[in-house]
Amino acid sequence: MEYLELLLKGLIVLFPFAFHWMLITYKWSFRKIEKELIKVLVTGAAGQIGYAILPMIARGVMLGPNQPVTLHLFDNIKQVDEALNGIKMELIDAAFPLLKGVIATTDIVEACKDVNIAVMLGGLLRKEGMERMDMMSKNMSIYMAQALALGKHATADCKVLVFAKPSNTNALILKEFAPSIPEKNIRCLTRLDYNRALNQIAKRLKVHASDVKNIIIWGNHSSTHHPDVNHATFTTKNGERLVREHVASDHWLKTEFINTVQHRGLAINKARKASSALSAASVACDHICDWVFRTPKGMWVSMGVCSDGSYGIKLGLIYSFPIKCENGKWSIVQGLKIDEFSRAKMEATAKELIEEASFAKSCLNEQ
Ligand SMILES: NC(=O)c1ccc[n+]([C@@H]2O[C@H](COP(=O)([O-])OP(=O)(O)OC[C@H]3O[C@@H](n4cnc5c(N)ncnc54)[C@H](O)[C@@H]3O)[C@@H](O)[C@H]2O)c1
Ligand SMILES: O=C(O)C[C@H](O)C(=O)O
Repeated sequence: MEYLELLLKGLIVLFPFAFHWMLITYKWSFRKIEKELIKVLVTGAAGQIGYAILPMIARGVMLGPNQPVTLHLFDNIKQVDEALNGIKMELIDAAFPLLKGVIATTDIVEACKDVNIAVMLGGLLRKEGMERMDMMSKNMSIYMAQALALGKHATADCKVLVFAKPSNTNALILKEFAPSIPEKNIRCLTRLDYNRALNQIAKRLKVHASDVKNIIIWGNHSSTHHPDVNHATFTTKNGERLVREHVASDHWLKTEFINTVQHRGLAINKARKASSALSAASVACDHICDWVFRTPKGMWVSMGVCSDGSYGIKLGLIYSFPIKCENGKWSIVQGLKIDEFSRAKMEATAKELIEEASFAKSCLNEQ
């Protein structure tokens, strides 16, 4: 009887503490599933890649199926104002569970406010008869202005992915004019070239692209980039095999393969009368997903990043390298053997980037 009384008294004293503890654990368990909102800016959002990528981001393809997002849509041309609003209405109508808000604006400051990720599609496409240098100089002033706004208004660790061509050099300008954003966070997209190369090899070996890995895209996202298969492997029933040995044609690898990958964008443009959008949007999600989470074990991908001098590439150039990622951090894969053929191609594409950079500098000095 005495024991029972003691137990009862004990329970009465302990109950408020136990109840409080239960409340705290309950709240914590909710915090764990409710991830912090990520704000994603898409510039040039009224364009064709914008239209393809926005629903992918809202559906969790880029940042995972549990990640709530707010989308910031930016485009700068007056007549697109209405189009932007139309896209906003569509995004709302689709009722994506992860989409917590949409801002559609032609004001770059509002667009950049507190964004965590910036996907830079906005820019002028080269029209028929337009000089490449003309297109480059116009895009350079666009990137300078947007870099200033991003540097001032985005979050300090904002991750930036530049699409718009010339993408490596636009990223370089962004790096120069947004010094508050860590240079490690400024990238350009060469994943499309990488995935195209995987597919050409897969077709030749009669396997699926997902069985092939570790191709390298070196350099510029232009027709000078170099798809290198010297370290690439593919999966067979009997384990991993070297692509180069099984293709068994150096001639094909040095001619048709490289040429097809380098000019795939042009071929799509001819066929569609518009540049690639569906594939570009999809691989941009692959790029950011790998960057934020990780590249699978034993595998690398290609990304245009700021050169740290690896493989003899000029320091500071935005150049495509083999990259591994883990938990938001990335590194250039080191120590890969480079043959004479690849070395010459790597230098040629670096030379083009150096020329673009000095052209950019001269354009900016004139302003
Ligand atoms: N790196 C790659 O792998 C890759 C692949 C495909 C396309 N691209 C490039 O991506 C870019 C976008 O392609 P797209 O097919 O969506 O082009 P698009 O012409 O359909 O869209 C571009 C959008 O940018 C907008 N824009 C123009 N000037 C702007 C500015 N100052 N600020 C903000 N927005 C501006 C336009 O109004 C338009 O809506 C192009 O430069 C294209 O060449 C790159
Ligand atoms: O926009 C383009 O000119 C083509 C694009 O860069 C591509 O590689 O598909």
